[in-house]
Amino acid sequence: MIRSCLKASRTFISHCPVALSHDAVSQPVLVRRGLSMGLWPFSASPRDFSLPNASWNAEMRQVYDHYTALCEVKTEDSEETGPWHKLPSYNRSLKHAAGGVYLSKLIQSKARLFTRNKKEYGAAFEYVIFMNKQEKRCVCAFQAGHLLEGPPGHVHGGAIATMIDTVTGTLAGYLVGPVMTANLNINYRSPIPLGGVVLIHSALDRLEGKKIFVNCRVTSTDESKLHTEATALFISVNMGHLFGM
Ligand SMILES: CCCCCCCCCCCCCC(=O)SCCNC(=O)CCNC(=O)[C@H](O)C(C)(C)COP(=O)(O)OP(=O)(O)OC[C@H]1O[C@@H](n2cnc3c(N)ncnc32)[C@H](O)[C@@H]1OP(=O)(O)O
Repeated sequence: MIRSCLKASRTFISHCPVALSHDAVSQPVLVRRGLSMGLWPFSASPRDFSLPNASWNAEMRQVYDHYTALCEVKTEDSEETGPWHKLPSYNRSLKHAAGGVYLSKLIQSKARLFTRNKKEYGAAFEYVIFMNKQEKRCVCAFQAGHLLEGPPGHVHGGAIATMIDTVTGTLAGYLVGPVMTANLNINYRSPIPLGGVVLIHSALDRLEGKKIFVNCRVTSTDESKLHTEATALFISVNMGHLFGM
């Protein structure tokens, strides 16, 4: 079933008159027929969960502004490329990948990305990832919401592990394509206060065939305090493996 759906989706993409981009996926018919979206009363744009919202505190905004200023800027006239690139973040990435809108209906249609499954702003995982492809590293600003409590007033170790897996996995996936976590080693050095903002730094250590070794450090935003250290191993997989085939 899934195999034939993947095939159908590939066929669909190859016959599609426009490349399926985020916009094209979310607004396919109207965009292809050249109609103005201004007349359409419904917004079909996917929500980018990594954009600033009212729950972000000043420190989170400050980090966001700092890295945004270092990002590539493209205008109609010129293209200035900064070393950093802000990644968008959706609650079902499959839906917004080329042809994935159909797959996302067939495969666990109610599934949502673990870290993006709360609609309430600020309750759980608020984060944004900035990628530096040249240096094969990324930085994530993470503000931990009140639903992530472990020890009283502090962030649950499992929530920290989730964010480390997410950030290191995003880096590995960005650099080499689809991956799965094979191993995660974490040392918790000092607790993270709930509501606080930390930076999650991740960098590629080395590539060995299908194996991607990545390191990670969770620090205060001024980097003076180390909260957590980790190493992770990811394995390159084909799309079939991701879908359990
Ligand atoms: C595209 C969607 C984008 C989404 C964006 C949202 C961002 C969110 C990001 C969230 C990210 C969240 C991500 C998640 O949460 S992923 C979910 C959690 N992870 C899993 O469920 C993975 C389950 N395991 C497997 O599927 C397989 O075992 C994998 C794929 C990992 C390996 O497969 P397989 O077993 O068939 O491997 P191989 O035989 O080809 O071996 C290859 C090499 O690897 C070495 N090896 C293997 N395992 C280990 C190990 N444990 N320690 C040390 N080494 C290991 C092995 O010795 C060999 O080495 P060598 O002999 O070549 O030297």
